[in-house]
Amino acid sequence: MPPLTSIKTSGDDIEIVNQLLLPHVIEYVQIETVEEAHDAIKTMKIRGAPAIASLAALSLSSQLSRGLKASPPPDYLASTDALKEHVERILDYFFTARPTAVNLGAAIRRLRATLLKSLDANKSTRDICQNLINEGWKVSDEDVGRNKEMSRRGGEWLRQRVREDHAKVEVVNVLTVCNTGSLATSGYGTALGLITYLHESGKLGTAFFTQSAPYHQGSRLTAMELQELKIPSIMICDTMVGSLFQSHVIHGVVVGADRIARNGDTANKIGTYNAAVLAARHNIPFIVVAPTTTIDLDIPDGTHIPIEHRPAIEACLVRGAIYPIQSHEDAKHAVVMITPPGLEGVYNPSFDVTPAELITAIVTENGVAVKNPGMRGFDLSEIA
Ligand SMILES: CSC[C@H]1O[C@H](OP(=O)(O)O)[C@H](O)[C@@H]1O
Repeated sequence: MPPLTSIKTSGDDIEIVNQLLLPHVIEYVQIETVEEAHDAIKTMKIRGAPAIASLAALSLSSQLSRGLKASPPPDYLASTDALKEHVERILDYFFTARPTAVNLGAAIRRLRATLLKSLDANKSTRDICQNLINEGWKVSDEDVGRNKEMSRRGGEWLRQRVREDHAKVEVVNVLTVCNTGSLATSGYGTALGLITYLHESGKLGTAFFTQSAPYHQGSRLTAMELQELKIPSIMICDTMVGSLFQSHVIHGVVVGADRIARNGDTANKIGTYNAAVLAARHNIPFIVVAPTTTIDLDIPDGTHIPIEHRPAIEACLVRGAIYPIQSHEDAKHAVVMITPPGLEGVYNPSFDVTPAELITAIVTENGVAVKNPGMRGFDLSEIA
């Protein structure tokens, strides 16, 4: 079976696989409106920094494309002022879906720039819509090629680094956190793309991955993708990273990112910082793999990255993140005593920030950045 895709399109129709149900149920749901797209992002039916940016962009393109074919035409086509107000309201609305991943914000800024540029050029409302439709499609279409390029660059860098550190090693063992494959992007993936590249090159030993509780991106999504790709893999619980490093030869830790600050501090799935501290303790290279749209040059360091805190209940359920809990019967699936509908006393940040000093290399489609000797931070200007 080919790798699952996060988003499927046919003309103006958009479907996403409901990732809350994977791997037990593969169910594609129609995304008919921007409201449904926003809900899918916020409730994590779709997740992954690049994938949520693609869905937001495609959803706007789909709505505007349908509007151009509608009869009578929608009110927002009556004037450029009406169209500007309509599009900017949608872009502002998408911005509220999830705060940490900057790719969504980058896509929104890109579409807003397309709108303003078209307005400045005195384009007709129909031409402005067509420009936005085209740009929205490009946001999604660019992702796969970009992922393959960064995966190749990162894979070759890691192979060279391993040759330097371990003279006779032919294949490398890596650990990854969360899910960064086709389900988190428009295809191929970022950190999981690098792992796929190594496997396709015959240079991968074993890919270890963490369960990534509480949403379980690892045990539910990465496990599924690695099995579909026939990549040798071993799952570990989040608490086992230190034991793994003590008992196995791991040549690199390879993770994705949701936002990278100007100095290289990186926000990624909760548990990434733990793995970085342990990798430093064991002298294991720690590599971040992400598209340039993940780099936020507007913030100097990781203290400025907003960290999303998810609903407490999501950290309390044995099964995926399906809720709300509406009865005591439902509550039997919870790992703690729940008094529906609410819950106090749970700390559930969805991301953490790994300081640049713990990161060995940052890989984008433009290249690989390493820190200058003696520097705690990165100069990302060459790869941003
Ligand atoms: C391609 S990187 C995706 C990035 O997004 C994930 O977070 P979430 O599943 O909550 O959207 C995780 O941080 C991954 O590294």
